Amino acid sequence: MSNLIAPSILAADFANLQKDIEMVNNSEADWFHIDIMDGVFVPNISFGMPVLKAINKHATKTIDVHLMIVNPDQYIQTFSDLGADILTVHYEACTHLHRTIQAIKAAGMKAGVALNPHTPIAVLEDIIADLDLVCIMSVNPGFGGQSFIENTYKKVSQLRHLIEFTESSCQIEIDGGVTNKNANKLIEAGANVLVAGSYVFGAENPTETIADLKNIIA
Ligand SMILES: O=C(CO)[C@@H](O)[C@H](O)COP(=O)(O)O
Ligand SMILES: [Fe+2]
Repeated sequence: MSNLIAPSILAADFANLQKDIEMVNNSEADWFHIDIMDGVFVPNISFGMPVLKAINKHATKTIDVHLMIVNPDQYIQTFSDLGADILTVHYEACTHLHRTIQAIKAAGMKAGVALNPHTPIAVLEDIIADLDLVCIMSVNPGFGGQSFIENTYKKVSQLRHLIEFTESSCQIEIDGGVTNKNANKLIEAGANVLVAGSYVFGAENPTETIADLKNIIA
């Protein structure tokens, strides 16, 4: 499984979104990471369907949508229609997670589950075989630019063991506070997709920063 970088568009310049999308298109980045926040599941509102539609018009790489919303089931078909390739829902937001995962796949997308920092890996035991991706939150969801939570490394290796034990082909994504300081250690612990928002878009040269991260995780 190759190691991937997914720049988080939450940290892009929304007044120059097309420019930032083209930057990612022309960089060594692998995916677009799109954070959808509803102001209920998390204490912040990011953006919604019209913005995703606009992103999809220009993006030439995989669109990885991270839903931080309650009742995600009601929007599954809409996100598929808007061009999401991977749809990740929060474990903490889904009462019938197995049903939600099957619905995402039935709508033609890859299915992911995100875990808040306080949610143990063990809750995934009976769903891991159905998942294409697990997103381990390394910050509390809701905002970009927060500090990385060190306990994440332990969770990554626990998840890597669970995946090996169940012979699943699930990808492990890390989301929040990723920089050149923790990227290598995360890959060594067993992660293979790193989301990076403010570290990429806050850099003087985002294209070079993406290339550096790719180099570190190669
Ligand atoms: O889902 C989230 C935050 O809730 C993330 O995807 C952030 O957008 C990552 O931003 P940085 O921590 O890399 O600035
Ligand atoms: Fe995210």
